[in-house]
Amino acid sequence: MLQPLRILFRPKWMVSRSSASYVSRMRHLNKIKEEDEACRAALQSGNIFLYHKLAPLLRWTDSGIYQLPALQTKDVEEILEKLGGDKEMVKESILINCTEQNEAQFSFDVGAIDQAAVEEQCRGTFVDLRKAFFLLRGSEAPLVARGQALLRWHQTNGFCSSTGQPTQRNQSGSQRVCHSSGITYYPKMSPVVIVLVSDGKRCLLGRQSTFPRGMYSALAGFCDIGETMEEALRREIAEEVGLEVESIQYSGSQHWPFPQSSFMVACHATVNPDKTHVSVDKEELEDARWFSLEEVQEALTIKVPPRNNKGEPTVFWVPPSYAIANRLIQEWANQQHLKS
Ligand SMILES: NC(=O)c1ccc[n+]([C@@H]2O[C@H](COP(=O)([O-])OP(=O)(O)OC[C@H]3O[C@@H](n4cnc5c(N)ncnc54)[C@H](O)[C@@H]3O)[C@@H](O)[C@H]2O)c1
Ligand SMILES: [Mg+2]
Repeated sequence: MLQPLRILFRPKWMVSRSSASYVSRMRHLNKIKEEDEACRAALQSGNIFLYHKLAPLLRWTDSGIYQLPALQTKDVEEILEKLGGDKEMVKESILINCTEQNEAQFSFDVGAIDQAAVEEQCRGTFVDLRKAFFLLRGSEAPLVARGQALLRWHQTNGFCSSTGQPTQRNQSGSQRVCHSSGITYYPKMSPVVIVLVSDGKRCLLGRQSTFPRGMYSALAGFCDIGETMEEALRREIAEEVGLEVESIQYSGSQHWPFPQSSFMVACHATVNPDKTHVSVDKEELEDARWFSLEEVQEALTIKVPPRNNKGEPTVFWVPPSYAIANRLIQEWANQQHLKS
């Protein structure tokens, strides 16, 4: 019998902020998302994160870490004019979020403007998002991913799929409308389940042939239309490794920008310890196997895997801490410790 969902942890945001300030912030954010005039006003005093061909601008700081520089709107206008662009382009910025001080945060892609010239003006570097995820700390990584996901969605949804006519965005960028058909389009994420299967003593990890060498992760799969998350999870595990899941526990979720926006729902699951034979679907996975607590602990300590002279990792390692797979593996290892 599948167990009902159970929240295993209380995220910080559930406990650390006073509800009044959180409520007023969310209402403010909703207003600027929905009302064009309010959004234009918020842009005047807001923060802008720059991208070039969807690569975010990062800045190396005196304290020895990379940061996501937040530019003021007037600074971006000045840079655009200086580099031969039109300062009105800044109005194409997309609303991402707002700070605890209620300052709106936007993402803006500099498009055809010379990359090196913008980097020089901003004292920063445009970095591929996968690398930026590694370099940024705390809440900056999900923020930069969200900004990129929204920019990408606008860049690829310029036309109505029903009429072929151009779609028009609202000021915040929370939607696009085809005025010919009346259809409103909203940014999309594909739901994905990611699951760490355990037989009580070991956990099951798999790898696709496209993963970097030696890296194994929790198993994942896209939900089919009409499926519940539990159904998708049971189906994916049956399809990919031929096992039947007995219980499921919800752990957390994450927006995952690669290669397109997915909404990752992360769970722990168990199988009957007498029914652990793995039969890998080789179309989906290169390998999947059971790992002991000792092997997993060792892998969790590896931040950057050692590499051979071809630059390939030489050991078993797991996804980095920004991936929710890492959190599932860490949680499993902690639970095994508590049991022993
Ligand atoms: N954040 C993490 O920790 C983490 C870890 C592992 C995987 N992931 C992500 O999970 C996602 C799904 O994992 P998977 O590749 O094993 O899925 P999967 O097992 O469902 O296999 C992928 C295949 O599903 C099909 N598919 C069905 N719906 C799709 C859709 N909406 N978009 C793309 N393909 C679709 C395609 O044929 C594709 O080749 C991947 O995007 C991967 O990047 C994230
Ligand atoms: Mg899969």
